[in-house]
Amino acid sequence: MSGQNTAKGEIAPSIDVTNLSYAFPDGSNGLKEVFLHLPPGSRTLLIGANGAGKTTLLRLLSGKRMAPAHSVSISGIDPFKEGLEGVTYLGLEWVLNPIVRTDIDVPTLLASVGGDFYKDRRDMLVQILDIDLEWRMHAVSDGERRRVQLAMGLLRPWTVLLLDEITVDLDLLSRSNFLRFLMRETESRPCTIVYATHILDNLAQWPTHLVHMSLGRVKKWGSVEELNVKPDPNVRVISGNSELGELVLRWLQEDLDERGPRNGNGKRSEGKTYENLEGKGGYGHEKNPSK
Ligand SMILES: Nc1ncnc2c1ncn2[C@@H]1O[C@H](COP(=O)(O)OP(=O)(O)OP(=O)(O)O)[C@@H](O)[C@H]1O
Repeated sequence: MSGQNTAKGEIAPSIDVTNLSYAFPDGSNGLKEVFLHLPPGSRTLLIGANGAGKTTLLRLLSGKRMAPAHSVSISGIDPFKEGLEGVTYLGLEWVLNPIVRTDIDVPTLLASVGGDFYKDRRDMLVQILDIDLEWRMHAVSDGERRRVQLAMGLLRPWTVLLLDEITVDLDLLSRSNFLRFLMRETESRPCTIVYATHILDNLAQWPTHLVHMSLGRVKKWGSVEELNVKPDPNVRVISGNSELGELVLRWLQEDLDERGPRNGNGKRSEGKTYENLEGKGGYGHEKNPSK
């Protein structure tokens, strides 16, 4: 993590989470007793099955949802109370912003987020993300649109980047270049990244830390060295995945085994079947339309 300190003596932010529990407004459990310490300059992958709580955690870290007092701190500051200047969260709402579907050109869009001020970063991002400055945004492909969005989102020199899987539309080479760019960022200036993803292509050497989430809890976390990302000799490798990929497959399988099927007789399934839901008035169709 060579970028954690710079010549100017600036230190990259650390991210600390202390006994964070969170319930959604409807009362359902979002997160339960989460503890984490992600050091300055780290690149963390958030790993977990659909619904594990990754987005919930990222939104709490970004200050978009209010965490209980003293449970989230970024370089000692509560992001919800003090609104950290350098925290960038790129997630679903950001992806769905309608402006990037209108008949507008790329230079205007980039200028609207500070492109004329950060000219060097703008030009670098245009080159790395292979953006054509003549594109008009109503007439580009999904992946091309996403590349422009990424350039917009990354343009200001953030110090904490929270990424909620937003690279699904990128082709393999664009994603690889993008990940390499993020790695260089943490190595060349003081910044810290947390990235929730299901896609592990090109990520084998990328993370410094892993966080394994399941059912709103953090099951394991630590540096890749501590977590010893090595093949398990008892597991027959059939996927052709990297060691990281194999570890994640094992984690997700363990989670599924512990949880049981959602609508079967597993511990957590709470007997959710079509018949039960129908009995609770969960479906609108008539039971016996002839009566
Ligand atoms: N606003 C909400 N109100 C109630 N429950 C919610 C709300 N948002 C999410 N949940 C539930 O919280 C759990 C965690 O959701 P979250 O979006 O954090 O998961 P995730 O790990 O990001 O999943 P994915 O990989 O599918 O993006 C899920 O079971 C989801 O149904």
